[in-house]
Amino acid sequence: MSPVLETEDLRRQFGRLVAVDDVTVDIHAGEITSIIGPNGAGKTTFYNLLTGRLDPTSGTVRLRGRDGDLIDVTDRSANDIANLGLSRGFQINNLFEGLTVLDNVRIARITRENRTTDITAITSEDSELTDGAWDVIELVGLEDVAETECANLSHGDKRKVEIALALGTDPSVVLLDEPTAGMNATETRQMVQLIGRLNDETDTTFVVTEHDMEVVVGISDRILVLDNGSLIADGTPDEVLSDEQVREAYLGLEGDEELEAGLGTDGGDDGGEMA
Ligand SMILES: Nc1ncnc2c1ncn2[C@@H]1O[C@H](COP(=O)(O)OP(=O)(O)OP(=O)(O)O)[C@@H](O)[C@H]1O
Repeated sequence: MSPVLETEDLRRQFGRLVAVDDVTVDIHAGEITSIIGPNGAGKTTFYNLLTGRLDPTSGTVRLRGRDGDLIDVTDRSANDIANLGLSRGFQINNLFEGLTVLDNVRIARITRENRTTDITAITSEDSELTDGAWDVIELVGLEDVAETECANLSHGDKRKVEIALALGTDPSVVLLDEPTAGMNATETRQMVQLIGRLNDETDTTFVVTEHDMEVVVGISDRILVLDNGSLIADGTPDEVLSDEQVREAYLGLEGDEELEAGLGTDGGDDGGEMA
């Protein structure tokens, strides 16, 4: 399986605290990879290193560019890395609440075309821009609320818009931060199905952090486990969840105890959370 994103001995210290400790990993093209670990394990710091929001203390990040070559992006800016095809799910608080879903996605398309100074295009009759935005809206299943102002959307639909904005930039890799956080059981199930469908129907590779273990198991081709900044496990859900170190460190299980005891049963805020 070819890597679309890889790190080599990636390290980030804050003073003497090692938040990410020489992590070497490759993310396979077309897969859904979850990164899990308890609070403070280094997940956010790792994401910030991948997206160029933080500089590493040492080590390397490489991203497969649109021309197929692996590019060293370690010292590139966050904008450069986004333009090369790595998109981080926009956070809900980054939505333009007073604009419709369609206009928000049109803005994402504008940034994709590197027309960030051409924000006036949002009020124009640019049919190519609008058609591209509609394609994304249909892909994510937001047609019914396309003309709704984001402020009036349900929490679940706002999280879908975040994904639509990320996809709007035509990325090769999308990083999602806890895509089911704050969702009820029905919304959680729909989000898991949506990410799986998007992964099937597009070439997009997804990297997801998630605390809900039922979601992680349901969604992932592969799971990476961070603990104190170190990568302690890397494998399929079955492999990772039967790993003694993972079971003891996070699931609080020993020996033959049932795996299900460490998993949530309703996708909600229960014992299935890692942290
Ligand atoms: N800017 C910073 N300055 C100092 N220490 C930091 C900074 N950012 C993170 N840390 C520390 O680095 C470690 C890893 O934090 P990080 O936020 O990456 O973990 P996390 O796995 O994302 O945790 P959570 O699940 O709670 O979001 C923690 O000990 C944290 O306190």
